[in-house]
This record gives sequence, C-alpha cells and structure tokens, in this order.
Amino acid sequence: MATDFHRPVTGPGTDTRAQAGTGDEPAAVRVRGLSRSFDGGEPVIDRLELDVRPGEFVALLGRSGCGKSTLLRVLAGLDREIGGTVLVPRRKAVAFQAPRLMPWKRVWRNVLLGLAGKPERAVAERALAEVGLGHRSDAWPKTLSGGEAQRASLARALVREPDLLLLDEPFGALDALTRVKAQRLVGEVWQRRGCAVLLVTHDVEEALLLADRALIMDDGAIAYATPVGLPRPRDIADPHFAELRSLLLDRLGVETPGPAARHAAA
Ligand SMILES: Nc1ncnc2c1ncn2[C@@H]1O[C@H](COP(=O)(O)OP(=O)(O)OP(=O)(O)O)[C@@H](O)[C@H]1O
Repeated sequence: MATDFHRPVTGPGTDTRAQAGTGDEPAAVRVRGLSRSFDGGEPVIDRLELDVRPGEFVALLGRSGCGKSTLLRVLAGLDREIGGTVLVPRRKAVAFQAPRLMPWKRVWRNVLLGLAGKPERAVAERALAEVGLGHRSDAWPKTLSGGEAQRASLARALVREPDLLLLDEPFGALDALTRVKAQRLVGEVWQRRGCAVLLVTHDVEEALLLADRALIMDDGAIAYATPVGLPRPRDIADPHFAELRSLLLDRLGVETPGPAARHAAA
C-alpha cells in the first residue's frame, strides 16, 4: 500500500533499497539519508532524516540559508540532484512566498494552470471560494492585493487535492493583519482537508499557532524537534505557548529576556 501511495524522488547514485520494508507506520513523507550540495561544495543538506505522518502539520524553522527551501524543493520533486531516499505522496502541491501568478491569465485560469486533463472552470471556482476569493475569479492578477494573490496561490495548490501541502514562507510578504488572516485560513483548510502540511517559516509564533510539531534545521539536518501539543485554537497568551516560544527562540540562537527581565520591563 505504501508503494501505491508514494512516489520515490531519487537522484543519481541513490540507494533506493531503503524503500523496501516499509511495513512500519504509514508516513506522508519519509526521508532517509538525504544529501544535497551545489557545485561540488559543502552539503547544504547532509544525511537528513524526516518523517511526516499523514494529516500532520509540521513547521520547519531555521536560520536563513540553512537549507529549508532546498528541502522543500526536493520534497516537491523540483530538485532531483540528490543522494538518499525521499518518499512523498503522488498528490502534492507547493505554494511559495511569491504567488507566481501568470499576469496574462485571469485568476481562475491561473488556478487551473498545469493541472492534467481539461479541468472545468467550476473546479477553480470551488477552490477560490474555499479561500474566500470566489468574487475575484475573473480578475487579472495585477489587480489583486498581496493577500488575495497569496490566496489565489493557495487555491492553485488546493485544486491538486494534495495529500501533502508544501508551503514556503507563504505569509512572508504580507502585512501583519493580512498575515494573521492568511494563517487562520491555512489552519482551517488543513483541518477541513486533512492533508499533511510542511510549512517553512521564520516566524516562531506562526509555527506554534499552526503546527502539531516544530522542527529546527541546522547543519544540513533536523537538529531539533518538539511536539506543540497545545489545544486549538491556540492562544499566544497561554503560558505554555510562551514557554515553547522561548524554547524555540533559544534553540534558534535568538536571545529572549528571562522571566526577571520580563517582569522588570512590565
Ligand atoms: N540552485 C542553487 N545553486 C547554488 N546554491 C544554492 C542553490 N539553491 C540554494 N543554494 C544555497 O543553499 C543554501 C541553502 O539555501 P536555501 O534557500 O535552502 O536556504 P533557506 O534555509 O531556505 O534560507 P532562507 O530562510 O533565507 O530562505 C544557501 O547557501 C544557498 O545559497
């Protein structure tokens, strides 16, 4: 069953024998010994191991340049120059920080772009309605706000009915209020769809608001992982939320004021 669900992404010289014996827990993502370097340099990804459960929401944090986007591109099947084994679902979709809409196609046509067969406009309309953009279906991309363009990009991912949704800093360019709305939308879509999500983000609060598990990437591998385990909807005022935030910021090497300093500042 696992081989039916998964399609291996393999690179030259990859040992695919690790795919055999997948009788353990089902996984939406199974990465074993993944390595990637560029132009013969030091590996950006170095023997990385990762499992994501079906339906699990995982946030991936890490300093700039540590290889998060590279990992996401590999999982999306956009980069196959790899060593190691990567198993991902056949149905997967990716949304990037820049919405990447084709300016010469109306929004609904952008949503259907690259889909196999001849999908009906209604398919795009449904996805646009799901992200609250049904009324902009006929619009040209240049007339959309940043938040609307990002929602169109999400709709384009959703029409693929993904079992795995890969999000690369999708809210990075949005203003604070639009960002909060977009985060909420992704949380709702995830709960409704039940797909696994891997969200690359720089924002620890965003990770804690949305994810079941937060990972920190460093030295080319997953250096730290913690279950979030807080009830939903999440409350940033919850002391456990604050504890996890401090823990993750600490692991990321960002200094946070200790309890005494926070008290003095209050
Ligand atoms: N196509 C490429 N050719 C050469 N080097 C690359 C290429 N893609 C990525 N790199 C290098 O790999 C490293 C990791 O890049 P990547 O974009 O994965 O980091 P990141 O963690 O996503 O960073 P950020 O948080 O700043 O987006 C960087 O040093 C980058 O310069």
